[in-house]
Order: sequence, then structure tokens, then C-alpha cells
Amino acid sequence: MSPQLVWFKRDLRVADHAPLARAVAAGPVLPVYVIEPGYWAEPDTAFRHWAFIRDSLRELDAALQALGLRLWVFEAELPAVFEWLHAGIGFSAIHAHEETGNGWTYRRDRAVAAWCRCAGVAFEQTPQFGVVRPLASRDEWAGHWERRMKASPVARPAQAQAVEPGAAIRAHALDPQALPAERGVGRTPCPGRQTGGRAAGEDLLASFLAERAETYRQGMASPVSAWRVCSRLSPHIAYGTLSLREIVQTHRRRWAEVRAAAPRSRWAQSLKSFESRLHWHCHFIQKLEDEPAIEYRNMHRGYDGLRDETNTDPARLAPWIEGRTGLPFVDACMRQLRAEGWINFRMRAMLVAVSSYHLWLHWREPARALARLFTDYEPGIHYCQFQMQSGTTGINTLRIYNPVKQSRDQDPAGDYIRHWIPALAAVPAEWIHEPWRMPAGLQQRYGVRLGRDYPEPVVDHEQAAREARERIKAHRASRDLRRESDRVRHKHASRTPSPERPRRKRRQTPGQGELDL
Ligand SMILES: Cc1cc2nc3c(=O)[nH]c(=O)nc-3n(C[C@H](O)[C@H](O)[C@H](O)COP(=O)(O)OP(=O)(O)OC[C@H]3O[C@@H](n4cnc5c(N)ncnc54)[C@H](O)[C@@H]3O)c2cc1C
Repeated sequence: MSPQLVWFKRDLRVADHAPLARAVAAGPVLPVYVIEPGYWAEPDTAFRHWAFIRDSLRELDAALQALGLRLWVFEAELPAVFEWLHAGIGFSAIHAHEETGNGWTYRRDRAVAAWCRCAGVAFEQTPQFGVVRPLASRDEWAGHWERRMKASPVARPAQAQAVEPGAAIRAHALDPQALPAERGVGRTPCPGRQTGGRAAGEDLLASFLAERAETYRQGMASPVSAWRVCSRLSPHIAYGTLSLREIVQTHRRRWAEVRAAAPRSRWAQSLKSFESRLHWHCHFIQKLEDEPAIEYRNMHRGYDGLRDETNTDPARLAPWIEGRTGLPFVDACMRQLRAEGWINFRMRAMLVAVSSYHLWLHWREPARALARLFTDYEPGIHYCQFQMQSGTTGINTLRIYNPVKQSRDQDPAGDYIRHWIPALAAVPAEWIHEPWRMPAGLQQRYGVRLGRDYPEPVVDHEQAAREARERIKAHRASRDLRRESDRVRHKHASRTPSPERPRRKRRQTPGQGELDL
């Protein structure tokens, strides 16, 4: 039996791992992770992504050791490192999960596939979750997703035969327990970053389904409650420490239990909402899979020219990304994100609305900047959501979130703002959402001088929102957008009515109406 190479990417686990199981059945195995310098120089990479991966690689190595293997980590470009390993080991196949990554990984995967063809090596790629490659039509998509999520998880191999590489390969391998600390472009410190590795993912899933999810539906929109009531599984899904199928099946067992006990309970409603989001994960990534250019250009080409693509005004971008726009709730959300690498969906949408509408920035640079702050950065979700929230998909409702209304709704007492913006710590609820309205005497009383201790607002948000609406209205009136809207809808829109977005209009409950698909 010839040696087999398993290439780990965004699938850092041994459970429910089809490429590993297939390789183990075919011959002795060399499990490999490659730190690619070209990738880590891309503008959407960050230390916090690498730190999460690094935690996860440590655990992956331990899990492989329990099977009689170990993880071989190299720092080099691909496919060169495969060519070099092939010269030393002579493996007959590379086993990997399909990846819908950014443009860089897309080109890299094509280069690996081309090298495999030339070298006579089989490149065996397996779907990782519900994304279908190639997808003939969106009409079939939901059925594919359901079949994959219902299938039994792939059994973890009990034992495996290891490839024993020679001295030259050993000399170049990095110790997975002592990997370099820093890789990536974004260097913002992230003291509250979520821990990587499967054990942390399993703990989150267990605590979510046993305790935290009861008020998920009611609490997901506010950053005050979201950290507790949302699953926070996103980085584990993004780097594959848990498989989506494992999550879906564990969740469905619990959902069946709570429905049997009380079908209309908060638990049952919340887990129904969670189920939708597990679909959305793959639904969004499928868009990038089907149209990789979405990372670079407007999904709806009729919106080209709406905003200036070539010039992202640093005087607007910098305050936004650094959390000093002078709009306290926006700044508090950005500061939480910078410090913890995670924030809830509604606040992500609001942050994008502020950059795209109030600050009138083209989405591309802000999208990269936020990618560097999200530990869970997943290109397929990220770019599609960014475009949706920026109004460039042409098929979604415009949502120009009012940052002061969000502030009053989601943080009425202002405690969240005070926590993240110490300069406003003494400002009472009456003024904290709009401190620029405070008379000078009160500023003095509450120990904050606007423009010195905390910025004046970078824009008048009401005026800016009005101008954004006018610009979009004028743009829409100046051209016929229908044909391109039909193309986008046909290619990317969901065919199934979401349980949270029924065709019939109903009163919305919290958490609903956040998304058009
Ligand atoms: C501008 C913008 C950018 C985003 N970028 C990312 C990203 O890079 N990576 C990422 O994982 N999510 C992204 N999201 C989607 C969403 O905000 C996060 O998935 C969610 O907040 C993660 O928290 P959670 O794991 O607690 O989610 P939960 O609410 O517990 O949901 C469980 C899982 O469902 C999926 N999910 C939840 N909401 C969505 C959604 N709206 N769209 C697609 N999938 C969803 C995620 O995999 C998530 O982990 C983005 C949203 C916006 C508005």
C-alpha cells in the first residue's frame, strides 16, 4: 500500500474527517499542515486567526498521536512543499477537504491540482459541509444540504499506520507544540480571544445546548446578552475543530427533546432559530463558491460606481476601525470586537451600515479590516454579508441602521458603552447615547471633554443617513438594474422560505427580520 498524504486546512479535527479516514484505509499516512507565507501576507489575515489555528494544531497533533500518527507542520509555499515531500516519500494521493477560501487559496488549490496532475498524484477532495461543488442549480441546494447533514458522521479511525519520513524532512518540520507565535497582517492585540482547539469547541456546544440557548432568540441582537446566549461556535466552524454535521446532529437531538417537552417553549423557539443559522452558514459560502469574484467586486454590477472604489478616505476609515467615531455605541462595539475577536450578528451589520452609509466608504477596505478583527473570519460568509449590508447585492432590503436607536434599544442603561469606553464611565443614561448633545457644563460634571477625552462625532449620523438614501435613490433612478437583479437572484437567492422569514407577513419577534437571504 502506497503512502497517503492528508492535507489539513480549515478542518482541524480527526472526528468526522473523511479525508483522514479514506487515507488510513488506503495506506500509511503522513498528516500535514502547511503554514504558507504567501497566504499570511494577504490583507485579510491576522495574528488572531493564526493564534486560534495554533491552539487547534496543538490539539490536532495530540489527537493524531492517539491514532499512532503525528502532525507534520512545514512553513513553505505550495505546491513546492508537496513536490519536495513527494520526492522523499512518494505518496500516491493527497486527501483534503474542499475549501471555499479567499482568492489566494483558490489560486493555490488550482496550482496544487495542476501539480498533482503532472506528478501523477491523485488529489482526492471531499466536501467539508453543505457547499456543493459544482452546483448546477440553486433549486437543488437545500436537498443536498439536508442529505449531507443527515448522513452518519465519518467514524474516527481507531489506529493508523504512520509514514516515517527521512532525516531531511524531519529536519524541516516544525514542532506542533511549539509553533511560531505570530503570523498574519493584522496585529491588533486580542486579549479576550476565544481559545482554539476541539475541547473548547465541545465545551461551547455543550454549554450552549444545555444552558445558554434558552434565550438565544431574545438575546442575540444585543451585545449585552449575545456573548452569553449565542453559541460563539463560529471560529470552531471556520477552522473545523468541530464539523458542521456534528453540530447539526447534536443540536437536532436536543431540539427534539425540548420540542417533546414543550413545543412552544423559549427553548424550542431558540433552537429553531439556531437551525436556520446553521443553514445560512453554507448558504452564504455557496455564493462565494459559485462566484469567487464577489470578494473583489460588487455582486450586482449595476451598483458599480455607486461608491468610489479607488479611494477609501483614511480620515473616515481610521476612526471607524479604531473605535473612535464619536458615536459611542458604534465605538463600544468596535472596541469589543478588537479586544475579543467576536461580536454578534446585529452589531456586525450595524458596523457595516455605518461604514457603508454614514461614512459612505466602499465595502472592500472595510471588509478586509473587519476580516482582520474577526477570529472567525470565513470569506464566503464575510464578503457576502458585507455586500448585503452595504446594499450592493441588489436583491436585499436596504438596512441603514440608526446607531443611536440601536444604542437605546440594545444598551438602554448604557452599561455596555461605559464598559468599553472608560472616558464615558460617569455619563448617565440620559446623555450617553448622544454625548454631543450634552451642554459644556455637564461635560465638565461627568469628566468628559468632547474632542479631548472622547471624539466629537465624525459625521452627523442623521444627515449622513439622509444623504446616503438620496445617493442610492439617484443611482437607482439613473439606470435599469432589473436584469442584473434577476441574474443575482437566480444564481444566489435561497429557494426555501426561511422559518424566520415567512412569505406571509407576521409580527416580528426579536432576532427575526435581520436577514434577507
Ligand atoms: C458583515 C458581516 C460579516 C460576517 N462575517 C462572518 C465571518 O467572517 N465568519 C462567520 O462565521 N460569520 C460571519 N458573519 C455572520 C454572523 O455574524 C456570525 O456567524 C455570528 O455572529 C457568529 O456567532 P455565533 O457563532 O455565536 O453564531 P450563532 O448565532 O450561534 O450561529 C451559529 C452558526 O451559524 C452560522 N451563522 C450565524 N449567523 C449567520 C449569518 N448571518 N450568516 C451566515 N452564517 C451564520 C455561523 O457559522 C455561526 O457560528 C458575518 C456577519 C456580518 C453582518
